Amino acid sequence: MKQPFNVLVLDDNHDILTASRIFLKQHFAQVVTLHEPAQLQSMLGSQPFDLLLLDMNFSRDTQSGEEGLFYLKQALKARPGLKVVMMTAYAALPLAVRAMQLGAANFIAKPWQNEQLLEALQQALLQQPQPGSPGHSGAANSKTAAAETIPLLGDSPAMQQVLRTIEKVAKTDANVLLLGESGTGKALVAQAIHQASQRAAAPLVSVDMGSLSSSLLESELFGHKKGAFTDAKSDYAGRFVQANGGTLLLDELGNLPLAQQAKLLTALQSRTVVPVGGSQSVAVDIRLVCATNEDLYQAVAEGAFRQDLLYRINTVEVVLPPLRARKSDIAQLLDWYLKHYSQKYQRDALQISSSDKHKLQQYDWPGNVRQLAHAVERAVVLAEGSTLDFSQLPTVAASDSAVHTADNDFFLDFVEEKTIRQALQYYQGNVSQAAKALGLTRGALYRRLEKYGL
Ligand SMILES: Nc1ncnc2c1ncn2[C@@H]1O[C@H](COP(=O)(O)OP(=O)(O)OP(=O)(O)O)[C@@H](O)[C@H]1O
Repeated sequence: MKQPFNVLVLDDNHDILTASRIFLKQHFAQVVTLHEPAQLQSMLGSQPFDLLLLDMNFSRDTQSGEEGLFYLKQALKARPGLKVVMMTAYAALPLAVRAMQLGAANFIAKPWQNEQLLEALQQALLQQPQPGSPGHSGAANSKTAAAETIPLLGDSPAMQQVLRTIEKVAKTDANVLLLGESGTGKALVAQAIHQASQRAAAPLVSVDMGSLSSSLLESELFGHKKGAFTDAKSDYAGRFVQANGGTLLLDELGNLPLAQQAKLLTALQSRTVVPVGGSQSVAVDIRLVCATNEDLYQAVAEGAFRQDLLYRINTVEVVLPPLRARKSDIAQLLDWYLKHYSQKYQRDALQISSSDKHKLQQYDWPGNVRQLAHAVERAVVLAEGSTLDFSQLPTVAASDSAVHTADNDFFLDFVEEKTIRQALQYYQGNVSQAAKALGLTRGALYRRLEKYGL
């Protein structure tokens, strides 16, 4: 059965293009080949590609791979979140490392066996983008978030209040604005609202607004008609239409440029969208949830965010408190994630020492629940005995109960390097396995290997 992904192959060699098209068409929904790298950007703008297979060298007299790296950067800028697999006839690790550092998802040396190519592409598609990495987006790959099964935990009064609000708001179609620091659970709350609503059977489509370039924004959100711009080869239904009947989560809304805010406001007011290049408006029935870790009120005061848009989206506002403000939730979160990851990695009878537990409850968790979940996952993966080792966290490693400040970044680097060394040792130098265990993409691990000279 064909996989539902659209693949673009860019190479200056016609034989490679023909061979890859014939082979990949058997496995993927759509395969488009491109001979001219100058057309890459417009091609990416015209269709929602999931995967780019990109040659490293376009001029026959160079083996440096610089051109490939240039087009890699261009592709990720045009389509953040795109999975890019680099191919080169001059397989060289340093080049692979550089490509991964720049956000490539995988690497394959020419000439390849068809099966190797397929495996490289499938591995790339399975990769989760790292927050903050060049390939991270969630925008172009807007996803239905219903697959997550993590419950929204928290017995603290602050979280109980949040849960009560969610329960009430879920039954209505009111617009919801989720505010809170990164990692506090805004996406999880959006999911909980969707799942508890009448719209649960329809999709929850999430769009990372911060990573959409202004040229792509309109087409991505509202869709486009075939021929609307160069290389718009087919009609494209935007995210509003994809979310029809369900919930649309506009994430990182605070990063939206003013010009785009006006267009978004118009769509929200009319509840219709006009695809780029189209003349007819299309009615959409969505519940809108917006999320941001920016202070939108401050942004309004500074003229960076439209007040009318803020009032349109904030019918109900939910503020997710940082974990340091609800430390009584930490014990429950530690227990749940310990069980969750013990099952996932099939590790029985693991426990957290009572002194570590105490320190973890005092810790400020600057990365909030996401950081806590990652810390437990790492500790489970790297556990040697039955008691978890949290020495990668400064609060546990240090004799006093340290908190994260700019001053101990150096110390964090130290423990990060130590953890990476341990993981590589444990997996006998296998970078893919070590990266998986550390919760990093291979690209992110390569970046750190370079940083620490490992
Ligand atoms: N209350 C919670 N209970 C259980 N897990 C949680 C909770 N809040 C957050 N998490 C965990 O933390 C991770 C990060 O949460 P989420 O992505 O919802 O945060 P966010 O506020 O949207 O972050 P960002 O602003 O960086 O996108 C989730 O994958 C989930 O595992």
